[in-house]
Amino acid sequence: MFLFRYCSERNLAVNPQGGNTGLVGGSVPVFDEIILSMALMNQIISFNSVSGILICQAGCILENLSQYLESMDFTMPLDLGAKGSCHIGGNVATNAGGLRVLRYGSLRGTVLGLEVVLADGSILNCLASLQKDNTGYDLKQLFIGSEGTLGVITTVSILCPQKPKAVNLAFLGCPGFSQVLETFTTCRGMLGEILSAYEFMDDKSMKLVESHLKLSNPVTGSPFYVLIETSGSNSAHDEEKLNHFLEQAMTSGLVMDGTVVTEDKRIKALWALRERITEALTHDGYVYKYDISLPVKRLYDLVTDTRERLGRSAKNVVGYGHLGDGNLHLNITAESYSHSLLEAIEPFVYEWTAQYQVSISAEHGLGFKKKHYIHYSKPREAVHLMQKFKAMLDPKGILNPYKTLPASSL
Ligand SMILES: O=C(O)CC[C@@H](O)C(=O)O
Ligand SMILES: [Zn+2]
Repeated sequence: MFLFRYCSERNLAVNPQGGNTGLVGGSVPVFDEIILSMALMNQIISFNSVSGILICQAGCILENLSQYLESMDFTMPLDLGAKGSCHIGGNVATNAGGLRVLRYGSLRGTVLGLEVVLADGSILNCLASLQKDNTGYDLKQLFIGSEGTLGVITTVSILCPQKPKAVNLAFLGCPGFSQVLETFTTCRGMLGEILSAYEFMDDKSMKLVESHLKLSNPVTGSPFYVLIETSGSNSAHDEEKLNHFLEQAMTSGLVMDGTVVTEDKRIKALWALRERITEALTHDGYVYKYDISLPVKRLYDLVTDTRERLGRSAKNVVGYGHLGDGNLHLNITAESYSHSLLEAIEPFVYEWTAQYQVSISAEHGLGFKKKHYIHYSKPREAVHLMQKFKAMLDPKGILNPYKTLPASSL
């Protein structure tokens, strides 16, 4: 690509930018980087309705891709709150997780191929449309989740599932976190192959959505809420299974109250209660954000311990997330940024998590904000090898500098 040859020759740094919806500062320049907007690379190149393989440019907006596929009875294997503005290229560059990982797995499995522009301007064509390919190293994996630090993704080939014919969404209130966990094991057992999402929210996060966004919670009065989605091919069969599960969950006291919806419009409205928590938080003040992978049994302990530690110095300490994937979103709000509050939170949160073998960035990446904490999740040798890859692929350090990795001591 001409631009990269030009920048490489002149030592100009480049900050690739998709929808700019990231939460760790990976898509924003730090000093004097040139912003490379991918927005005009927004063409769908092909879709094969037999294989379900979509090939498109990096700047396609996720929601546009979903709508395009839905008109052909297919769907994207990923969905997230920022779908209206995030780009597929950014999703792949950050290995974005979202709401469908439980059903379709991560992008590391569904992305079949990539075209990438390297720092010297050469084009690496790994744009396979094959589900099986064991010829040599799987180079595309290096770029998935590398946050634009090793190359710029320009085209994506992705395996898309058929659109489920029957979707149900249950919004339930649980009396405690242990019931949230037991409800999860029960529904995994009873719903089996039709379970497609299991999300949890605490009461405080729901209160923020109600007060700041004026959305109404149909099931008030519980300390925890769960969203359970089923996606299958036979509505009568799926409803029967869901009803059996709900009966069991209610009679055994796992669930206090709940509602089930099947119409598209009502499903979207219920999902909004979960998807728009991030937006509600931004209306609550300055937000300290943490995105942790933890053993599910300990998931909420981090929220309780942080709340107790911070006491009245924080405005709200809330926990919610992709429980089905063991992923907690811990968010702390304050009226405004306070350095002493930050010092009370960090490294406490990272040290707390280091007791378990966890990830300090489950799905948001490290970007600019979290790069110095990589050592809490990766051994020194691994970080060192990452720095070597970076030096090899981007010897001048012009690709999204100051992101993802701490400066190399090589
Ligand atoms: O704002 C957050 O902490 C989480 C954002 C996103 O990953 C979500 O699951 O809603
Ligand atoms: Zn998330």
